[in-house]
Amino acid sequence: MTTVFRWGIISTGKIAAVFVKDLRIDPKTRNVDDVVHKVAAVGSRSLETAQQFIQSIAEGDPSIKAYGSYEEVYADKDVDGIYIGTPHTYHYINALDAIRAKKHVLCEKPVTSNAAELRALLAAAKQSGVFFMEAMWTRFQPLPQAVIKILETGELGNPVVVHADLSGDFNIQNIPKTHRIIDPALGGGALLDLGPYPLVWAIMALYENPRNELAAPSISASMLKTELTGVDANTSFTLTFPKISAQAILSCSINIHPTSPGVTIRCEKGTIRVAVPIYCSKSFQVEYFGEQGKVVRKEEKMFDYIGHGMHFEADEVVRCVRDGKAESALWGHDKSLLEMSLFDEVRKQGGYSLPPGVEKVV
Ligand SMILES: NC(=O)C1=CN([C@@H]2O[C@H](COP(=O)(O)OP(=O)(O)OC[C@H]3O[C@@H](n4cnc5c(N)ncnc54)[C@H](OP(=O)(O)O)[C@@H]3O)[C@@H](O)[C@H]2O)C=CC1
Ligand SMILES: O=C1OC[C@@H](O)[C@H](O)[C@H]1O
Repeated sequence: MTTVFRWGIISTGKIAAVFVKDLRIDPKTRNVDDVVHKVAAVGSRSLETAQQFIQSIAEGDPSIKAYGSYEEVYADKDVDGIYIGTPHTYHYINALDAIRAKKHVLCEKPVTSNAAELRALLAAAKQSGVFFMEAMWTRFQPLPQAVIKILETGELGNPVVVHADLSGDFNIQNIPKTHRIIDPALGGGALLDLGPYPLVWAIMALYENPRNELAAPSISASMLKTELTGVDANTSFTLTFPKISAQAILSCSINIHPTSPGVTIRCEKGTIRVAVPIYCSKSFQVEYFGEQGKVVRKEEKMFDYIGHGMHFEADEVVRCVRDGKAESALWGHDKSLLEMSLFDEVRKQGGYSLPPGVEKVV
């Protein structure tokens, strides 16, 4: 049976456009027959912007309602679930409003500004009886699933060290100080914007390892802040998982181009290298060791699919809602909570406080 899910889109920025384009791909062309996504409404702070967005991103589809406020989308009875693509520091209030209107929610990463905001949202979602998920799209793509499968076979032995980095040159010297990537009021900086991706690889390779029994790692972090606005331009953090004797060495930067491989998973009997961009990589290599760590076999795996890759997380939302689940088994509330708790600790160790009033729950 096919489930039709009616999405309300909150905001009209860059990533909302990518998400809407992926939703509009005919599911049959990607061999999906149990889920149909319908973009039912788009809400912006300006009606004209919402209308322009529908015109340019959705070919002016007359069935999509344009609203000049987010509240009207939450109130629309023809909307089943809300996608939130606003800047980080608005996620909490936007998600709370959607949840209180009893809508299911898929909220962009990082899911909130801190762990306290997320705890409040999870309590509200439970009270409203709605599904809630952070839009950690990487977790649902075919390549990471294949990497996890290889790790699970045990052929490479235990993972010992994970290196992961996500960097991007945002030309920070020449962009307005109000750009979300460097504005502290919008949660600017490398950690909150890019940090979720090296972290998701550490979570997949180490935290999810059955021997780890979902034990939270300890953390040691360092942040280098830009004089421009005081946000972190470069952040590194090491996670230690004592139960499995493994570490993840993670980093992110907003003032340098990425380098490949973006992720290296070093195991006792081999190494996995994941090509950039690590949030939607299309290829990885596996090296198998013989005696003395000598490489005896190499494999390269390539992936391709229609669209940008955000439809995988959207499918997950619909299937979970259809099956009456409050959270996803792949990227559940525990993982978002771990992420936000670790980021709180990184910011504490790195001396990065958001401006007063930005964090709505502390
Ligand atoms: N999953 C992924 O691959 C990606 C995720 N992201 C995440 O998505 C979120 C948005 O990023 P991105 O799309 O690049 O951001 P943009 O700046 O392009 O868009 C943000 C949108 O949010 C709305 N908005 C509401 N309040 C504000 C405000 N005070 N200042 C600016 N915009 C506001 C605006 O829409 P309107 O005017 O219509 O109300 C705006 O267009 C971030 O949290 C980011 O981490 C970003 C890029 C990639
Ligand atoms: O999620 C993201 O992935 C790609 C980056 O360029 C972007 O800034 C970030 O928000």
